[in-house]
Amino acid sequence: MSIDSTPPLEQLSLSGTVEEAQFSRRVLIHSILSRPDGGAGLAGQVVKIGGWVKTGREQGKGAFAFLELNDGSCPANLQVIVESGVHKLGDLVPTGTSVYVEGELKKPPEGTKQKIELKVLKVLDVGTVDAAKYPLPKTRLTLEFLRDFVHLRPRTNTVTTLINEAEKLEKELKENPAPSEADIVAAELLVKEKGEAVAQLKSAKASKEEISAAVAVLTKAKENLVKLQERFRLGNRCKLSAGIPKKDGKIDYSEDFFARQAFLTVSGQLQVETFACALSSVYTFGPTFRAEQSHTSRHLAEFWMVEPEIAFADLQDDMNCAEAYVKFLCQWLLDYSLADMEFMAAHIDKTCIDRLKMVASSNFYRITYTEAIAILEEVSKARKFENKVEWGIDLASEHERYLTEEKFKAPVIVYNYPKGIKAFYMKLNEDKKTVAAMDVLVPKVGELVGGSQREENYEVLRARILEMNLPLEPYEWYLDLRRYGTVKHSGFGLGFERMILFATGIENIRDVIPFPRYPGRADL
Ligand SMILES: NC(=O)C[C@H](N)C(=O)O
Repeated sequence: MSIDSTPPLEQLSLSGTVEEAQFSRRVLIHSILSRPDGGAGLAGQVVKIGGWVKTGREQGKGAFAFLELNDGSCPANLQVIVESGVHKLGDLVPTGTSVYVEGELKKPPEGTKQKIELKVLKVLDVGTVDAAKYPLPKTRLTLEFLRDFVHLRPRTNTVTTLINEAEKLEKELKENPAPSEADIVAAELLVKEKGEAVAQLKSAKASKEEISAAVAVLTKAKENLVKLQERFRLGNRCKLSAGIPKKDGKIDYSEDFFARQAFLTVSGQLQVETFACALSSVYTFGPTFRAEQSHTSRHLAEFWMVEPEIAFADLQDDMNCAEAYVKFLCQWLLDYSLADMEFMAAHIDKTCIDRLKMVASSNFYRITYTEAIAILEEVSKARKFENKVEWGIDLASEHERYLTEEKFKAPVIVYNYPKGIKAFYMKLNEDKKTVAAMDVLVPKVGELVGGSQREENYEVLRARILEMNLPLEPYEWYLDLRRYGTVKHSGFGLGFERMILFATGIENIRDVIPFPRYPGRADL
């Protein structure tokens, strides 16, 4: 589930720093340590690294600190050395502390295990930890114990590795589904054919080289057949087990099944933040539910949302990532699904291909909410909107469509919204009136993406929860992410069905999901 938003080191301009990289200018530890030389060849490069301290110690009578730093990109840690003149060392060494640093990769002294280490030149950011309170001690922890800290367990190697493995397997299942019987028959025929070719060559007393070349081909065909048979067996076993009923055949639907009231989620964001605050850059993709009384062609009570969450990223990085992602999706459809798009253009909406091309190639306009309101106020002197325009309103669909379809005729990112209309977790701006939120608006559907920089400051977040009359208790785990090794982080959600709506030109969102749920309809 991790997204590697950091380009491989080789692709970065390494004149010294990695300023040219588009969003996150961080380098993942994996991209250093997984090189065949263990990273030794990178000695001399200056890079930015962000991660969480696994273990830290001060040495040389407080002259420097050694940190074993992990960013979730691989189980291995990078050894980081900080001299006392660079930063207060005591703040850096507790387990769980987050650090974002710029430093020079160096060859460690002879005789050490590591092939490369980082000497810190500048500490860019630190999220401290009160060592006495951090719930994950340095000792080996049982999985049972960690189950009580699901929001912090992504910071353990076991959980990180499990998630990475699950992601690889999921990809494998999608890209290489179990072979069909026809695949097996074809492979059997190939073995037969190649076997006959060998026999023929032998009886014709062909040269040794010719025979051994044919035998090699036969061996390959046989190996392939065995692999297919094995995968076929496994694939079928999976399919069968999915249909086996539970032992007693019953499911408890009573209210206290979870021993408390439980809800369907409106977003995976708060949960995915726990992973971003351990694996750095991640995403989640799943169903989300909103019981809004919105009888419109753009709302569903169940919709699927892609939600990236990026550590060490601010609102600018977030907007850059969202813009690049939307453009990527449009270009992907043009490159790999043009026949489907041509079908849509012929039957549904003749402008859909042009719209994709326009979005894929344009720079999105970026305006603040305050600027957007000024534009809308100005235009509402000459035309009537159904919904009143004034600072503090939530933009209505007609406003969003005016901005993208008439004013700019291109995608627009509106950012810095009034705090009163946005969620408690969004980062409060210095003006104390607005929050670092952004929406990507596109022609045809209006809001396609909504996101924000998250409030990473413990005190401010706590105050915001209280200010919005929310109870603290259910958010204690969320506050823990800010108590222990907090980092600047941002993310967004892209409504998957809205993306399909936008791409295809279908009029009603209820037609782009297999089983639409909306007010009055929850069954098939
Ligand atoms: N992941 C996100 O930022 C999406 C946001 N939580 C929303 O529901 O709009």
